[in-house]
Amino acid sequence: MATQKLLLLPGDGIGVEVMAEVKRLIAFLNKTGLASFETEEDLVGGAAYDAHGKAISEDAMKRADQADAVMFGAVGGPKWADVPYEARPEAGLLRLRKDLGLFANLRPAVCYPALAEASSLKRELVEGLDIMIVRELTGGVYFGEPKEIVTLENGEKRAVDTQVYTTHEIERIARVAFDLAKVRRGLVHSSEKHNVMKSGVLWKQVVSEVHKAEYADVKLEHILADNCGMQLVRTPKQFDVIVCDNLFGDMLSDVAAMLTGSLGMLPSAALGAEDAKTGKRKAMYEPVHGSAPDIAGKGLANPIATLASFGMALRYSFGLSEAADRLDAAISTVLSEGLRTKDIASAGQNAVSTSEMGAAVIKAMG
Ligand SMILES: NC(=O)C1=CN([C@@H]2O[C@H](COP(=O)(O)OP(=O)(O)OC[C@H]3O[C@@H](n4cnc5c(N)ncnc54)[C@H](O)[C@@H]3O)[C@@H](O)[C@H]2O)C=CC1
Ligand SMILES: CC(C)CC(=O)C(=O)O
Ligand SMILES: [Mg+2]
Repeated sequence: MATQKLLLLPGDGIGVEVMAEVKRLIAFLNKTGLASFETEEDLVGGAAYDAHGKAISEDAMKRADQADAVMFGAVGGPKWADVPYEARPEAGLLRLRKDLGLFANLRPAVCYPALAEASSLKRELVEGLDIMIVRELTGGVYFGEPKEIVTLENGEKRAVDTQVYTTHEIERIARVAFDLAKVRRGLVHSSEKHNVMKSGVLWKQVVSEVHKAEYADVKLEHILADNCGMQLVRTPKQFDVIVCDNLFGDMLSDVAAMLTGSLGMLPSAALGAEDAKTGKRKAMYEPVHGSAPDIAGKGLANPIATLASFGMALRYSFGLSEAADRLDAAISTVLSEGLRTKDIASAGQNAVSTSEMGAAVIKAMG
């Protein structure tokens, strides 16, 4: 089995705690021969700022570029509230996404049968839920220029963020969504706000054109993003694939997380374009959640989002579907057996720690 190079970037807060469980999983996979990983580790976010004065070092960027895949934990926290904007922890994550060209963010929201009670919605609304949010990840308002705060002549301040999308950026993310729908239930909801945003007008038009020209076998629905948020908590099972811009995807995926029981359950894959010569694509895998300063350092974090993100790496970057299936089954098993971290425990139910959950998942892999 060829050895694969994996860069681990735990980051800050619970990022470090959940990544510790991925490290244990990697050790298990290497030991049992299910995989052969060579790992490197580096700093990102506040940890990198403390060490280097920037949210990611050039050396770490180079390692990320050279790795077969990157596993990312989470960044940020109140400790870095006053660092310069360009050096804030989140800038390290945005740079990784942008410089590695990771334009397609796949955020699956799946409700495990055992967790239907943990959702904030009624069991019948979420049982069997399986939604794929496809978020555009390298464009839109998080990256558009100008992005500034200027002082006006009257002394007042004016803040500007700019939402920019080109035809090419919309076309390629639309194709990712349609391709996924083809092997799922054949339905794409494209979510934007064409009623108030020019970028929404272009988004709707381009997605429609790609659909008409290339994907007549997939059903396309357009939905305004505010309504999409409402429909997600009204009748979530109406959705199969949702494709949207960077900002709406960020928000809608946090909403979708609660349908599955907790933000601590939602994994993601950030993928680049396929290299025409090698067929490979750059990729970074990360939980949808952040560094959760409110629970960091207490062993309370749910590691499943990060373990499942690693599962996506096994599938998408390494073609190790047997190991990925075993991991998915192990997560399902421990949840069916009633194991719960605090975020998914019901009132009065005993909760296990981050490392107890990680150990149980690995044990269930046999
Ligand atoms: N990918 C990343 O690195 C992200 C970083 N952030 C950063 O993280 C920091 C905190 O942001 P928040 O708005 O609090 O969002 P957050 O996602 O860190 O936490 C939101 C809520 O969900 C809970 N939560 C999150 N992950 C959990 C897990 N695995 N297990 C149990 N509970 C979990 C937290 O305790 C908190 O109550 C900020 O600095 C923010 O910029 C936020 C989102 C993503
Ligand atoms: C730095 C933020 C854009 C991270 C975030 O909230 C996310 O990607 O979900
Ligand atoms: Mg987010």
